[in-house]
Amino acid sequence: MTTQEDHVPHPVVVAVDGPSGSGKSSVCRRVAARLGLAYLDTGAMYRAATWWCLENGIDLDATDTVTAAVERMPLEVGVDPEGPTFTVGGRDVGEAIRTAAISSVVSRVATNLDARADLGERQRRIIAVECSAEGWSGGRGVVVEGRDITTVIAPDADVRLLLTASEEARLARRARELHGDADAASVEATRSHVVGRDAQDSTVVEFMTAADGVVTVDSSDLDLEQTVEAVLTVVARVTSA
Ligand SMILES: Nc1ncnc2c1ncn2[C@@H]1O[C@H](COP(=O)(O)OP(=O)(O)O)[C@@H](O)[C@H]1O
Ligand SMILES: Nc1ccn([C@H]2C[C@H](O)[C@@H](COP(=O)(O)OP(=O)(O)O)O2)c(=O)n1
Repeated sequence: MTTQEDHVPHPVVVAVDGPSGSGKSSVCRRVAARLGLAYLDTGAMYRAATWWCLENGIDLDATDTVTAAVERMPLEVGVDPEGPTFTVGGRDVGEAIRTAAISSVVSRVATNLDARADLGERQRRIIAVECSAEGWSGGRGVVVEGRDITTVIAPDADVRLLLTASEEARLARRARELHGDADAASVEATRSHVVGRDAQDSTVVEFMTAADGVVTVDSSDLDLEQTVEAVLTVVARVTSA
């Protein structure tokens, strides 16, 4: 694999937002690996927080109890793009946080503003560490993806990107991922996971349109590798400007 790390000034922070199924996780992991940067999946932190609340028998409608639980969650995040890890109290939750049971309720934690503040602080700390010699990346920097990274968490990031794709493309991708194909029944079965969750999440953060200074990459008609190349092109252009 070609590495392009020597062409980008360091430390560098690449912030990427976008709706469900736009390709953030798969594209950002590859971009981070190609650039020798750390990779932070903030959606997985919301998933871990949701897992932790359920594990502790907490009613997700009890907003203050959820906030208190999230604040004491012993989460550790591994930022190697070749194998990101999420550990809560020493337990590897990498698989547990991807279940349909978590996907269907994660928005209830993600729309809790105090829980967002706590997770946001943790995200800022990870970004700061990755821009220092103590970080996994040795100070090279980090690719961070989520819903509010370009606007709230790292509005001063060197590169700010909105990764979009048509609703049709996003539904087809998720249907293939969850059901193995993208026929009409699979797409319908996927709709609430994609469109419904985005509608819920959009009540607290804006990730469907690019904020000022944020570059949009539309992946509707691109395959994964083409999307990675498109993002790398933006990173190279913005950091050399
Ligand atoms: N440009 C693309 N073309 C085709 N499939 C893609 C593309 N980007 C991502 N995918 C696939 O779509 C699915 C959803 O992508 P994912 O990275 O999980 O999106 P997000 O993190 O934005 O929700 C995955 O199965 C992924 O491999
Ligand atoms: N910075 C972020 C990241 C994710 N979220 C929310 C949005 C989603 O409902 C959950 C999980 O995010 P994730 O990126 O894993 O979602 P997908 O399944 O990839 O669509 O967290 C958020 O509100 N803010």
